[in-house]
Parts: sequence; structure tokens; C-alpha cells
Amino acid sequence: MAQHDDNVVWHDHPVTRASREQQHGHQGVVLWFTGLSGSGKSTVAGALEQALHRIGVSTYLLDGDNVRHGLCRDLGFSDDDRKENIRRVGEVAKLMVDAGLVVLTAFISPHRAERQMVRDLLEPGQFIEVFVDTPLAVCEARDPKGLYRKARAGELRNFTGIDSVYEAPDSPEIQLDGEQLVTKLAAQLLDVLRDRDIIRS
Ligand SMILES: Nc1ncnc2c1ncn2[C@@H]1O[C@H](COP(=O)(O)OS(=O)(=O)O)[C@@H](OP(=O)(O)O)[C@H]1O
Ligand SMILES: Nc1ncnc2c1ncn2[C@@H]1O[C@H](COP(=O)(O)OP(=O)(O)O)[C@@H](O)[C@H]1O
Repeated sequence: MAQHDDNVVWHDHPVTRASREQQHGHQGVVLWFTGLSGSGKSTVAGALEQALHRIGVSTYLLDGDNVRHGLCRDLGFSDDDRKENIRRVGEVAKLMVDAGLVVLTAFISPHRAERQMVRDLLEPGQFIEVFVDTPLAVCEARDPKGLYRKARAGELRNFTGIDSVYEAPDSPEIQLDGEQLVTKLAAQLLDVLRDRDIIRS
């Protein structure tokens, strides 16, 4: 990929992240959901976003399926394409954190290295990794889009958990039992955000 050259110079602007955060009344952070297809990333992130929105927190949910319709529509599911997908989303999430938003992302993001790459883009404390820990057998039984069935039938290649790797996080900030009720999981996440003083009690 082309690198920018030395003639491109960073420009600071008078309105800063701190002033935007003050206006929002909370910090900008990323809640990075990771887990198998069907583990519940979108559902739990959506429920949390709804709860946050109701209490006046400025949020944005970046969802893998949706982002792949636009920003990342040119990418597939090879290791290199997944890496580029996560790189782009990481950069977008960083801009949104700079805008002072509570960003929720729902991407399989199967590789530890890519999740670490996004963590490294952000300041300490701004990246909160949320592992939606749902056994493969449960995800496969849910199979809302019929993709596991296709992957098992050999009609879909490089499917995460079947013939493409998923590297579970070693020490995520939050590990969710993906078989619990969605409302309970969203409440658990809200508690963490309050405990960390990201949102007000
Ligand atoms: N080969 C393969 N492997 C995994 N997933 C596949 C594949 N092909 C299509 N899909 C659908 O794409 C969604 C995952 O996209 P992501 O952008 O989250 O993937 S990744 O982070 O780049 O690995 C994923 O959505 P979720 O089920 O919401 O995770 C699938 O619906
Ligand atoms: N905690 C849960 N308990 C039971 N079913 C769930 C739970 N979370 C998600 N689901 C269901 O599982 C399926 C996959 O959820 P989804 O959020 O699309 O997963 P992902 O975004 O990880 O692919 C959906 O049909 C959803 O309704």
C-alpha cells in the first residue's frame, strides 16, 4: 500500500477532543466486540447502544455486515482482506473517538495481531476489547444467515471457525458469556462503563 510522503503535514485544530468530550459529557472510547459469526456481537452491541442512547450518550455502532456494503465493499475474507478491513475500521473508530463518541464495533476480527494493531492506534484506556464468548456449536445451531450450513457443505470457503482461524483474546477487558440473556449482557457492559468513569453513574 502507498505510504504518505513527507510533504503531508499534520494540522492541529482549535477544537480538541477534550473540548468535544466536555460537550458530550463523557469520554470517547471504543468497545471492540470480537467473536465468531453468530456469537451475538451485533445483537449485544445494538442493545448496549440503545441503552446508552436513551441516557444521552453519543454513540456510533460500526457493524461488519454494514461496513462491508460500503467502506469495505472491495474486500473479501482472505487473511489479507480481513486485515485491511480491520485496519480501515480501526482508523474510522479512532476518528470517531477523536469526535468524542462511544464507538461500538462488531467485527469477527479473528486475528490477535489485528486487534492489537487497533489497540495500538488508540491511547491507553480508549480500547476496550469485548470478547463475546459463545461456543462454536451454539453459533452453528443459531446460524441465522445459513452461512455455517453453506460452509459445512463446502459452498462457502474460508469461513471463520470452520476452515478459517479464530484466535480468542488472551486478556480482553471484558469477556461475555454469549449464552446469557442479551439484556443481562448489555447491563453488564453498562456497569463496566460506569465503573471506569466513561459514563456518569
Ligand atoms: N468466510 C466468511 N467468514 C466469516 N464471515 C463471513 C464469511 N463470509 C461472509 N461472512 C459474513 O461476514 C460477516 C463478517 O464480517 P467481518 O467484517 O466482521 O469479518 S472480519 O472481521 O473481517 O473477519 C459475518 O457476519 P457476522 O455473522 O455478523 O459475524 C458473516 O455474515
Ligand atoms: N445472548 C443471546 N442469546 C440468544 N440468542 C442470541 C444472543 N445473542 C444473539 N443471539 C441470536 O443469535 C443470532 C446471531 O446474533 P448476531 O448478533 O447476529 O451475531 P454476530 O453479530 O456475532 O454474527 C441472532 O439470531 C441473534 O438473535
